[in-house]
Amino acid sequence: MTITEPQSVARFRKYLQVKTVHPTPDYYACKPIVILKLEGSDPTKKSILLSSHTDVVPVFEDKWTYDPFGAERVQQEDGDFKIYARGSQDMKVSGSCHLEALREIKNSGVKLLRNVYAIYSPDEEIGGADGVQALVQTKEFDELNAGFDLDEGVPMIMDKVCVWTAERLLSTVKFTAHGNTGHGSQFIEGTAIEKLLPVINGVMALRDEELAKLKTLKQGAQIAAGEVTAINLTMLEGGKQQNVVPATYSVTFDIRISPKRDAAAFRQSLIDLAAKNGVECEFKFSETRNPVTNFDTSDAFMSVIDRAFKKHGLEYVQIVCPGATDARFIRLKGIPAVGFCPMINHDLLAHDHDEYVLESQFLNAINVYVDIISEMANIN
Ligand SMILES: CSCC[C@H](NC=O)C(=O)O
Ligand SMILES: [Zn+2]
Ligand SMILES: [Zn+2]
Repeated sequence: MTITEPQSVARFRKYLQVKTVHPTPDYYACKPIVILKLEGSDPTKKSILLSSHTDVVPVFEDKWTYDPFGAERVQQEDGDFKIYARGSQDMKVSGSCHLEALREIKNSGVKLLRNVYAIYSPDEEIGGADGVQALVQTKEFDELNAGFDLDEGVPMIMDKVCVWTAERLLSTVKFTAHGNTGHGSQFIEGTAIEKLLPVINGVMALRDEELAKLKTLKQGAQIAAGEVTAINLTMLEGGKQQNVVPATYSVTFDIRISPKRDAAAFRQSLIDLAAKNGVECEFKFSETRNPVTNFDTSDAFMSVIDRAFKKHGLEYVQIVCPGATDARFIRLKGIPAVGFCPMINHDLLAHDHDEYVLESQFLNAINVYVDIISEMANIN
């Protein structure tokens, strides 16, 4: 086990110390968007993208054992080190692996065939409108002539890498009801909350159905989650004072529509439910297309991943990502995108307190990326 800190780890820690944390991320310290290029000998061939986001979610500082932006390197009993920081898993570890792998390849003096680009972008955690969604609409992005994208993944608790080839469609919905108001001591009829309750119950019934479906799937929730549509009531708003019947009441649901479902039809059923109860219905994200990348090992790019994982003793399973990542914007451009993090048997602490990465796993992941990038960029 290395005691002296490897330079790659020192650079990783420096990146973790940049406070790219919402709601006021310091993007200027790490630049709003960065695209690094490793030039290939035949730039006319389609390029390889290594995509990562630089922003991180907020912390509950008092719940952390170490400073979430200190990136402390803490030695464990077995000699390995934990690097503690917000974003260490989600997803500065991947961005750092991309960077270190490119550095290694460059320093080896080997010239690859295809161009490889590492893209560092902002705002993934808040929907990506000013990040990758905007980036893919530029001519600069088209000029990258991308043929394949390696995108976001998370360390796995189990002994298999999850390869995300699709994701659920983000479909936040807000229902708002208006009704009669008056003194809290009276039986006011036609109130906002009376209109809203059947809508809430209807959506919660859908939730029960999906949860029941999930429980019948055998693979376990971590793998199977993306097969069903997740629904959670996340905000309930209304009321100004205890003795005034509220004129307006609203409820927000975080909904993730599985690619196994027709998103447009699902949204229509919510619109109908709202209309039936005289309630307004507003979707926060308008996208209804949800492309899936086919992971087929007869495809040259996919087979590289398959071989590299085998070489490094990593079993993998192809699944639907339960959350939303920037890979969706790349897929919408018709570019195949797969998300993974080649780290297994590791705690999963994305968005959690005391997020950390094991140094040995970080160093190993760099080697996996060196192999994948070198082989992919040499496909003729
Ligand atoms: C409002 S966009 C949210 C994107 C986020 N992505 C990762 O956690 C997610 O909740 O899936
Ligand atoms: Zn992320
Ligand atoms: Zn995240």
